[in-house]
Amino acid sequence: MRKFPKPALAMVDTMRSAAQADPARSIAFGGAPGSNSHQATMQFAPEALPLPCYGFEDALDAVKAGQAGAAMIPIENSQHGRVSDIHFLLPESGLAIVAEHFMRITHALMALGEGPFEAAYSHPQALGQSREFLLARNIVPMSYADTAGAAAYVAECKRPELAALAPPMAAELYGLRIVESAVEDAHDNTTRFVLLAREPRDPASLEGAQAMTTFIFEVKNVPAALYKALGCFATNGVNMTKLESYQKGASFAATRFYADIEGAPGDPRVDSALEELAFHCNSVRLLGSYAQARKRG
Ligand SMILES: O=C(O)C(=O)C[C@]1(C(=O)O)C=C[C@@H](O)C=C1
Repeated sequence: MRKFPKPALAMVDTMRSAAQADPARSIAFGGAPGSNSHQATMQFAPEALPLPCYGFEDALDAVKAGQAGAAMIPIENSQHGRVSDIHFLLPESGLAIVAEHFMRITHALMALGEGPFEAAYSHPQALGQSREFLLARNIVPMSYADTAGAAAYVAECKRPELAALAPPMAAELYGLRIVESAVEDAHDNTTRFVLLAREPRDPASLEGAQAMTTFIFEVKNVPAALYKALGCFATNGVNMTKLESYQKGASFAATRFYADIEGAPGDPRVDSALEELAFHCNSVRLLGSYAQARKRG
């Protein structure tokens, strides 16, 4: 059931009412109160009204419907890689990336009991980021919609043999005990979030700032198409900081690429690289230009 567990409901209702009263100030996020996305929202915009949504797609829908001014969505993690759904949801959403935010992620093992634990519930990303920790303790990873929701669920179940992996704040919110802190396998574990809005940022407003541009492209299905597409950035001296491929449909003949570059349209090097890219592609779609939150390279 796509519904927050009972211990989260009162908080969710209060936050929803506040956001409803001032949607423009509200930022939607996926997860129950206390999730990493919630904390990233508060770090990025302390004055915003965070709007909890069950999943990432619900957060995007809230922006599309005008219930929130923007959505804070995790896009990739330093250790566990791509937050998979986002690559399909983002281009289809019609929303634009207007900012990025990096957050150091730490997970705590929390429960009502003291252990040993049969299973730990959490978001698949958090389970993947703590894989070695769980394996070493023979704890079965159980997938849940988000980390804080998993903590609320464990509190609701009242079964001492179950635990959750969630931000420490979730233990306080849902009345669980922290059994072990900082259980992520890498202690520089970091997630990159993007802020999505209905209207893109005008690249001209980024003049003087170190900007990033994100886009999706589909190369023509001919030999060396990707080589030629990437050559556009090489010859124009544009730095590409991310390139990921994913399949479009089940034909396995059409590959889409998701890319981040430094710079924004209006910069003559970026303009000519994108113009040349279009020549080698079936489609190129800009997802947004925004200020860099962390220096690349
Ligand atoms: O469940 C949460 O707490 C989330 O905000 C989701 C999410 C993710 O999907 O990447 C956010 C940051 C962490 O990497 C772990 C989980």
